[in-house]
This record gives sequence, C-alpha cells and structure tokens, in this order.
Amino acid sequence: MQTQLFETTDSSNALTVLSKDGRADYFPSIFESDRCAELFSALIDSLDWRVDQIYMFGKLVTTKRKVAWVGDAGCSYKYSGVKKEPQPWTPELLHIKNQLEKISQWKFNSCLLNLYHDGDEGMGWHSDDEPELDQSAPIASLSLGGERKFSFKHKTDKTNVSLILENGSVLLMHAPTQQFWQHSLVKTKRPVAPRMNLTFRAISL
Ligand SMILES: O=C(O)CCC(=O)C(=O)O
Ligand SMILES: [Fe+2]
Repeated sequence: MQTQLFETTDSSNALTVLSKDGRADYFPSIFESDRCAELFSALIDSLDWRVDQIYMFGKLVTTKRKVAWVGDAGCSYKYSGVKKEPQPWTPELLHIKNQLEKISQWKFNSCLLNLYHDGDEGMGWHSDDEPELDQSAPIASLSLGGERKFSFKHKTDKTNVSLILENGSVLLMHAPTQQFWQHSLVKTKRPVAPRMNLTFRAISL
C-alpha cells in the first residue's frame, strides 16, 4: 500500500508523518540553500569519508556510498557487524548539532554521515535500533543536496509512507518509531544531484 500522509502540527511548519507506533516530524527548510551548499562543501573537505561495508544476503559487500562516523570520544558504533570509531567534531558539525538540538529538545553525541553520489546509491530497508543507541531518543536527519524519496514500512502491517527529503530539510524520528518501522532511501533512475545525509544520534555511554 502506497500512501502519503501529512498533517500540519504547529507554527514551526513541521509536518507529521506516521499515524501510529511512533512519529516523525518533517521540517522542510531548516537551512537555506546557500548555507546548504557551504555546509556540503565544508563537510566534504573536513571529514574522512570511507566506503561502507555491509552484510547483504550473508556476504560482506562494499558500498559506493561513502560514510563518515563522528562523535564524542568513546562513541563507537557497531552495525552490520562492523565496529566504527568516531572522528572528532568539526565546527560546522557542532553548529548543525546545536540547531538540531534546539529543534528536538534533545542532546546528541554522535552523527552518521552518508554521501550518495547519484540515484544509483541508496540505503535498503532497516531500522536504526542498534543496542548502543538510547532507545528513548529521537534521531534527527538533515538532508543536503539532491532531493530523494525516503520511505517508511511498518514491520507488521507493511503500511508504506513516503516523502521527499528536500535540501536543507530535517526529519525527526521519535521513539518508538525504530521499533515498529523500517525505512529506506530509495534508488532512482532519474538524474539527481549528489546528496549528503546527517543523522544525529544519542549513544548510551
Ligand atoms: O539518507 C537518508 O536519508 C537515510 C539514512 C539512514 O537511514 C541512516 O543513516 O540510517
Ligand atoms: Fe536509518
């Protein structure tokens, strides 16, 4: 079932996505486009980007998508069987973190950055429910660059909710969304500009 569900919540222009078993708030334009371009290029230059390794059908495969894991000292993170140690925060990332903490009223101590060069790169169905994440915390996701379709799928009734993540937008996924829903960044044949996504997370230390 394909649905598109939006409901305006408050004066912040947030749209609420998902009608049960969690909640996600979409903020269309947290950073304006000139600022997004500046941030995109500063983050490309200042971080150490690596290809990712994930298990797919029991095989370790290397992605074309690049990732960077950033966080406070001690915020190591294990997913798809691979443990990552964090890079230190940069001034731009601390600035973004600060903005997202105001919006979400939560403190984050780590950030996963993904770089999708074109529409051939995406991210398959998963939940961000690793044991080291604070299960009560939201995940705040900032998008920079080309617009891409993002979908949620309910784990039991398979309801599908999709939205377009625009340049400079923030998607705030509140607990217990990860427990009940999977999400994916959908690949596309359309030509799309490179896109960077930053997910700010709270790791329990
Ligand atoms: O690129 C996106 O919007 C999603 C990224 C994501 O789901 C993740 O990093 O866990
Ligand atoms: Fe995710």
